[in-house]
Amino acid sequence: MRAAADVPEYDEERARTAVRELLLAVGEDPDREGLQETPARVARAYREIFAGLRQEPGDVLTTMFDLGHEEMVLVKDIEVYSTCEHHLVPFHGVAHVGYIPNADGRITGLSKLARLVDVYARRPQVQERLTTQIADALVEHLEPRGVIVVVECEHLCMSMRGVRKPGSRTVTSAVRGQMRDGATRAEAMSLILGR
Ligand SMILES: Nc1nc2c(ncn2[C@@H]2O[C@H](COP(=O)(O)OP(=O)(O)OP(=O)(O)O)[C@@H](O)[C@H]2O)c(=O)[nH]1
Ligand SMILES: [Zn+2]
Repeated sequence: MRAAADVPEYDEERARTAVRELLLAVGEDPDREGLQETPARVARAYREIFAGLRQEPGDVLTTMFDLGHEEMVLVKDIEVYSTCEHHLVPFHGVAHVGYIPNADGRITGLSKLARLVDVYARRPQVQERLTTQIADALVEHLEPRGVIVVVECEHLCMSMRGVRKPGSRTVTSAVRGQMRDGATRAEAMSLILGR
């Protein structure tokens, strides 16, 4: 995995050319009226969809407070839009991100947890890696006592093509530190499941 600093600048012209080629390959006429602007549009959209390649978790985990709060913090139902690296079609769903601050009570802004999800979702991804990267970034930057990340997504590569099983959801989790302890993990899971 390349570090953000080593990722070359986004090449919009190259993306435009590639999309035009793809349209030709599937048998479309990229010069017909409805498609003339499509390579440029897709190239702009891909800049946004893959913007996370040029971001590091440290870019978003900027705000830290010492509130002395040492109990669990959990943000549920963070919407996830990512792109399956096997088929380049979306997978989407929600992420639940929780942590137990360290003894200093060092916490971050709630929105930063959602921004962190986006840093890793806006890359060609697999759900397992997305899940562990979020957890490991929190461990590195917050040095918390524990972390839990649960991601639930529908993969369009399983719905709109291939095995064609719309509605199936894949659930992945990454649990670190004290969040692995039975009672703590059970508390986090009951908060995530809303019971
Ligand atoms: N583990 C994992 N697999 C994924 C993810 N996204 C897509 N896949 C799977 O990646 C696999 C790629 O399998 P291949 O056999 O190489 O590709 P394929 O012929 O298009 O496979 P089908 O989707 O079964 O038609 C498929 O089983 C997908 O369901 C993901 O996030 N995690
Ligand atoms: Zn796929």
